[in-house]
Amino acid sequence: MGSLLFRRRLSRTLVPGWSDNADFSRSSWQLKFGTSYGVYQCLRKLSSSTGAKKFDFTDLTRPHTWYPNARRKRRNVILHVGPTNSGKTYHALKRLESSSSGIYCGPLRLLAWEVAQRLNKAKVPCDLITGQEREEVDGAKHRAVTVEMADVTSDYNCAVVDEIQMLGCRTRGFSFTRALLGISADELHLCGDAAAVPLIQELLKVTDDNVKVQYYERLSPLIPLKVPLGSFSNIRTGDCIVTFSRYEIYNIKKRIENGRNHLCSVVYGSLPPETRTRQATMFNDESSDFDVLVASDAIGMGLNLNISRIIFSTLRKFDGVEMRELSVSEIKQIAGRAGRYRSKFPVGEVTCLDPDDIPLLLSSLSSPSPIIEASGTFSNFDLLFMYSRLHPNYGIHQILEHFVENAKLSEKYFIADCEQMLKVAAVIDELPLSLNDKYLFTVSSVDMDDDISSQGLTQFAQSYCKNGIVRLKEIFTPGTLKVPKSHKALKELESIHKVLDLYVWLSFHMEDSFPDRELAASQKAICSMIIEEFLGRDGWQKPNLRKLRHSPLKSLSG
Ligand SMILES: Nc1ncnc2c1ncn2[C@@H]1O[C@H](COP(=O)(O)OP(=O)(O)OP(=O)(O)O)[C@@H](O)[C@H]1O
Repeated sequence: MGSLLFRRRLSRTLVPGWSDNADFSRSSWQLKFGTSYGVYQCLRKLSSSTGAKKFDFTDLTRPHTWYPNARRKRRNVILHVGPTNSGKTYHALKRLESSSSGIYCGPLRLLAWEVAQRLNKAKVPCDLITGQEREEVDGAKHRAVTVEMADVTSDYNCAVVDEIQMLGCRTRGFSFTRALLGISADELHLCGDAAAVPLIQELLKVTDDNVKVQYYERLSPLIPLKVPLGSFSNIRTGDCIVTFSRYEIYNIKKRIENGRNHLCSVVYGSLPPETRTRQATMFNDESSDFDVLVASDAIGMGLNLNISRIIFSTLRKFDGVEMRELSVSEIKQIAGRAGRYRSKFPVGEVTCLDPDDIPLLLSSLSSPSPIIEASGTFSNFDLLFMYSRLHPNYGIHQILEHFVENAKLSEKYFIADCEQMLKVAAVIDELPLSLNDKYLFTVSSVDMDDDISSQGLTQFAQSYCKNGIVRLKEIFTPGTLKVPKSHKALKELESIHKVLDLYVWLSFHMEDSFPDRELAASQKAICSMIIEEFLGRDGWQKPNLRKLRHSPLKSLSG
């Protein structure tokens, strides 16, 4: 019973942006909408008067005031800044480990897993909480979470926010800002790039915290090479080739493996996280035949890799909007993965495939990262809900759109890019759902640019609307899943994994309506297993189809 209650509490308080200052004991009305006491009082006054029209719910100029718990403390904020591989996180985690209670917030599930594992191994019980996992450990006073799950309602002795420079990220920056302003901790350790220091100092001027900056130097050398790789025949053990399209990753893997001297592990964003870790482990393992890595910028964070040399196959990437050159910080972050301190290759090297790219590589590595000018922000559910009361005929798409257009911000903030949310909202608005249900679907982990994922979300929402309960098996109709035979089919399997991941996410936030979490989790594991089956063999294009045809995953497709 205790753990059930705990889970229920997590479900509400940890929905990103949901009732950051909520006190759920006040009334059933609040429980329903998850709105804070102050906001509730305010709304009561406004609902009976003409005051609503005067109150500007789009005023986001004072986001630090949204977190009364954190504002009750004078926090000691320590900024650990420096290049990659300089021991910033190491020192912050040492403090976390020795604290009486604490929270680690990282940008990736892989990082949260790693920290939870590390603390538990050091006999510091630590829960793991991400959008898709809740692993509660008896007696834990520590938590390792993904930054979107940062808890701003509890008090901690120590908190760590990793990769804090991501507060400038146009899509996820607002979650880092929320952690920065909202976590109530005596000590708040922020690890990241020095480019974020002036902005953080500026943002924290109004919070009355003590801010200290600790600078770090790289622990092992990184040597930029003036000579390009030239040809794939010059590849050697420990090399990592970086490219930015999935197609190119497999193309390069094939070209290297055709030379018959090396086998390649691969790492890219749409691979399931556990597959990424296993590919990395295989590459790191000296006894494995997979001695070369072909990867996207997904290696930039979260994986411990024994890389000797980084080779950029290109310095341009498509960022979802346009084809552009990599930024100085992106080049430094990726290049910095070579030569990890105390690893098999303590001295790192970096070069390019194309001689024309060498000047940009060298100049980027010797430049400081440009200063980050502004931090992301976004409305929480409370404000959106009240805004919706002023516009009762609006769907969530219109509310979000109007909100973003009309939001008032102070100079050091920008409003988050909510393009993905708007895409979900456009689909969800077709259905007769309450605003809070719509909000949940809208902030879910779906990738709307992936056809299968967006189709999955639509089916989940339709089924929820019709039956109030979503059974996993009813969603996967025959033909949704096919035995992978090609590059395209492998991609489809990755998308199916994303849909299952979405189901698990929804099951944590709308527990009673998504009861098949365990089934979804086990199907996810099978999906990754089949993907690894492809990647683990010599020549990914020739899978052992006989073995795959008997995969239990077929049961999903009816
Ligand atoms: N004092 C130390 N003693 C032992 N190992 C250390 C020490 N400092 C750092 N390391 C190890 O060196 C590696 C790099 O450290 P860490 O991850 O803290 O660097 P970072 O600056 O946070 O890098 P990044 O920005 O790339 O995440 C890690 O494997 C870490 O465990």
